[in-house]
This record gives sequence, C-alpha cells and structure tokens, in this order.
Amino acid sequence: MAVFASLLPVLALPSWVAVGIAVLLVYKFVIYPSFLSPLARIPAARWHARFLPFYSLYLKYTGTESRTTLKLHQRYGPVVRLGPNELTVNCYEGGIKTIYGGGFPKTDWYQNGFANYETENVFTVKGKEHGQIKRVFSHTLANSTILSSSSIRARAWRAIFDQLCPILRQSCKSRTPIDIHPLNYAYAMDTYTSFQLGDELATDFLTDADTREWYLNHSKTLLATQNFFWATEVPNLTNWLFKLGFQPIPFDAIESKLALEDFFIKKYDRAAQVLNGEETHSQDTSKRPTLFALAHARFGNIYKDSESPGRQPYPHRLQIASNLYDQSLAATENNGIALTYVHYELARRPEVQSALRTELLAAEPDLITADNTFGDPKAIESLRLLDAIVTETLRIHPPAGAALPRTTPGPGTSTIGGFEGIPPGVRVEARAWALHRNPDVFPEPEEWRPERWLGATPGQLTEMKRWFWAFGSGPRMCTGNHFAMLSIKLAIAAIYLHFSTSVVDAEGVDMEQEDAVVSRPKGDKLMLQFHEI
Ligand code: HEM
Repeated sequence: MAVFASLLPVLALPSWVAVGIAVLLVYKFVIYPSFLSPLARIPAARWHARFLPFYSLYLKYTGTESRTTLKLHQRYGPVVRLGPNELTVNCYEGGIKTIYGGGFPKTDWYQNGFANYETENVFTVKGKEHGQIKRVFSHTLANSTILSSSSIRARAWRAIFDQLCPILRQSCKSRTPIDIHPLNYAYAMDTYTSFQLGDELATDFLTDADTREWYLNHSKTLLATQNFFWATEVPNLTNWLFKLGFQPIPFDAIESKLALEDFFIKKYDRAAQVLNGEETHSQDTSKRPTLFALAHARFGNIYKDSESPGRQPYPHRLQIASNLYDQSLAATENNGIALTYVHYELARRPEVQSALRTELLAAEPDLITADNTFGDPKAIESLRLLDAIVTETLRIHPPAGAALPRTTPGPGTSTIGGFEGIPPGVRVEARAWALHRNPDVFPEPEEWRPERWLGATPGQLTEMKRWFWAFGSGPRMCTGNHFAMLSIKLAIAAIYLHFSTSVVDAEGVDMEQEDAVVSRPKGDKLMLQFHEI
C-alpha cells in the first residue's frame, strides 16, 4: 500500500510532465550509460550490462564470476564492463599496477563483509587509519622477523611432529585414508593463534576434534557465497528487505558469526589478563601473546580513549578483537586451502614427491637440528623446488582468487587498461584467478608445472612475478604472506621427509575450487593415503 501511495503524486501530474520525467529517466539510466558515458567505449559483458547491474549480480550470487570473467577477458580483452558502473580488469600495466599499486580506495564491500564485532579492522578500513593499523603489525609480520622467530618454528614443530604426524602414522598403520583438509585448517589456526596469543591461549584444533568440527561448520556457514552476497553486494536492498520483514541473510549465518566472535573474544580477554599479570605465567616466550600485546600497547596511538566505550574492560577491546579475529580467519582459510591443494597436486605426482624428497634430504642437516626443532630458517628459504611447488599451487589454486573491488579515485579521471577518462566512483576489480591464467605469461596455464618457476629466463621470471597475485599488491597487499609461506613450507617439508601420499577417490571429494571470496575445494575434503617412509 505504501508503495502505491508514493506513486499517487506522479499519477496526478499532467501527462507532458510525466512524459518529460520518463524521458529524463531513460536518458539518465539507459542512453547516457549505454552510449555517452566514458565507459560506453569499453566492451560490455552483455548488451544489458551497459545499463543494468543484474548480470554482474547474477554471477556473484551464483558463484560463477571468476570463471565467467576469465572467458570474457579471453574474448574481449583486458578491460570488460560488467555492469553500468563496474569494470573487470585483467592486465598488469594500466591494471593491477595502476589500481592496486596506486592505492585506489577499497569499496564498502569489505566493511559490509568483514567488519567483526561491528568494528572495522585493517582489512576493511579506508583512509589514514589503515596505514596506522598496518604499521602496528608490519615489523612483527615482516619476513626477517618471521624467519628469525624461534617460537613460530617451535610451535610449527610441535603441531607437525607431536600432533599431526601421530595421526598420519596411525592412518598408515591401519591403511585407512585420511581427510587432510580439516587437519590443514587446524594446523593453520593453531600455529597462527599461538603467534597471536601464546601457546596456552591458542586453539588446539589438531587434537580437539570436536571444537575443530564446531569451528569448521560455523566458518563454512559464515562464508557461504549466497549468505555473503546479501551483505556485501546488495547491502541497501538487504536493509530494505529487512525493514519490510524479510531476512535474506539466513539466521544460521548470523548465528555462526556471533558464535565465532564470542569464541575468540573470550580468548582476547584472557590475553589481556595475562598481560596485566592477573594470571600467573612463566617467562616462557612461547606463552607470550605476541600480536595481542602489540595491539594492546599501540592501539592507543590510533584510537582516542573516547572511542573505547566504558563497557570495554580494557582500552580498544573491540578494535583489537576485530583485527585479531580477521587475521586468524585469513590465516586459517587461506593457509588451510593452500596446504590442501599442495597435498592434492603432490599426491597425484610421485615423481615430484621424489624430487622434493631429494631436495629435502640434502637440506635436512640444516633444516632440522639435533635437539629436534626446525633449524636455520635460511635452509627452508633456499629450497627452490619447495618454493616452486608452493608458488605454482598458489598460482593455479589461489585461495583468495575472486574479485578484490576498488573504486576509481577523484578528483580527475583515471586511465584503466588504456581507456582514458574513467570518472571517479567506478567499481574496478581484478582477480588472481584470471591474472594467473594468462597464457602469454604462464604458458599452458591450466597445467600445474612447478618447473615453470625454475627454468624461466630472468625476463620471464620478472613477468611471472608481476602477474602472480595470490597475495594482492600495493599498500593493501596481504600482511600475512611471509607467515603463510613459512608455515606452509615447514609443514610440507616435514611431512614429505617422512611420508609419501596418494589420492584416494572417495564419496564427496570434489577438488574443483569454489568461485568465492574464500575459494575452498567444493567437496571441502581431500582423502589421502599416507605411506610412511
Ligand atoms: C596463503 C595464504 C594467504 C593468502 C593467499 C592471502 C591472500 C590475501 C590477499 C589476496 C589479500 C589482499 C586483499 C585485497 O587487496 O583486497 C590479503 C590481505 C590481507 N591478508 Fe592475507 N592471505 C594469506 C594469509 C594471510 C595470513 C596468514 C594473514 C595473517 C596475518 C593474513 C592477513 C591479511 C590481512 C590483515 C590483509 C589485509 C591487508 C590490508 O588491507 O592492508 N593473510 N590476503
């Protein structure tokens, strides 16, 4: 009724005024965007994409965007108009170099999807606050610090040799295949939260299977494409529907978000007590909540105390929680997916496993010390085949391979992929999935070939590194890339020194990657048979 009531004034207008308004609307919403806008020169994905957003929304809702845009780029070139105000971009010069290297601002998509505790974090925030938060963690997450951290290596050792290997050995003895995917998530979460919060407050998902399963069920619901779509792609429509009494975001997804937030904030609150000396702890550095302590000490330089409402038991509680929770989600999902695909590719290629083992055995004296821990971190850095295996896996199976949206800045216009005069406020986005499949840079791009990183000429290598985009680029590039590479390499090195693997075909296994913000294998499992060496 309210809708009809709002139309009454229009119906009461003289007919020539109504026609005039209709002509203006057609001009603004159809003729201008289709023929006169600076975007009109750019090839459109569909004829209607010039003035209607539905094609783009359809691709996002159905989780078919990355694969479809790859085909669109193959057909129309490096810049394609996906909607009236949206461009998909697939090139380095004038593409990722300009947009991401040039620091074009993020869209609200990030805030709508990834703010935790209703509070922004380094992943979502725009403006100068972003650089301030990033600087708090940047030294501790830098490659030199990560490589020299004995506590990271000690925790990884414990996770792999004391917790994971016994599970793998058991499966060897009983000749029972094992689903390695949830264990990869567990390893990623346990090692990262240990770095954040110290060993005692970290998760223990490798041994605590019930909590692991509880976590995985909630995170799967939370990140399901169609649940995520409403808040990120059509937030205004979602709010309107909510006001009209509909709830497009399923209750399960909201419940999962709240359950996970609650699980983690309890840990952060305990970390604050540790720091305040309210809990007795030894001086053992592995128990120190390293990343929590950094945020706790330095967020006061970013946020005023007035931004810490009285309900917070310690300053900036929600800002700390939002950041740490975001990081642990990023670490678990991305490292977990990457590890699963490294296993998947290796398990199908015994000859690559043998070559890797030869490389590992040659480095073993430096890699592993006599008193049983990971040795000189440079040893792991120097393993070229291992590096090529992980990099090639991130190329062909990027865990965060979907679109990363930005907006063209103002004042003035931008040049994107050779198209000049792009006005401010246009959504522009590239995706690792498509960049990594450019055959001019990565010949036979659908082939997993680690050797492409080893036999390339210096010129080819430079080009491949420019287009390699698993961690993004520019000022918003992943802050966890060094931690990710080290922890993935430690796990793969330790496991393939002692085991070989083969893939087992089992019900529910589907290794095709989801076309989603977090690109898990569709079946969400990988059954492997481990063989002890
Ligand atoms: C294989 C593992 C990982 C992959 C593939 C990955 C991928 C990415 C990508 C593509 C971005 C850029 C997003 C954008 O530009 O919109 C990003 C940002 C980010 N990642 Fe990662 N990530 C991984 C591991 C981690 C880990 C271990 C952490 C833990 C600290 C982490 C924390 C972050 C954060 C905080 C950002 C936001 C940076 C900013 O906006 O300045 N990631 N990641």
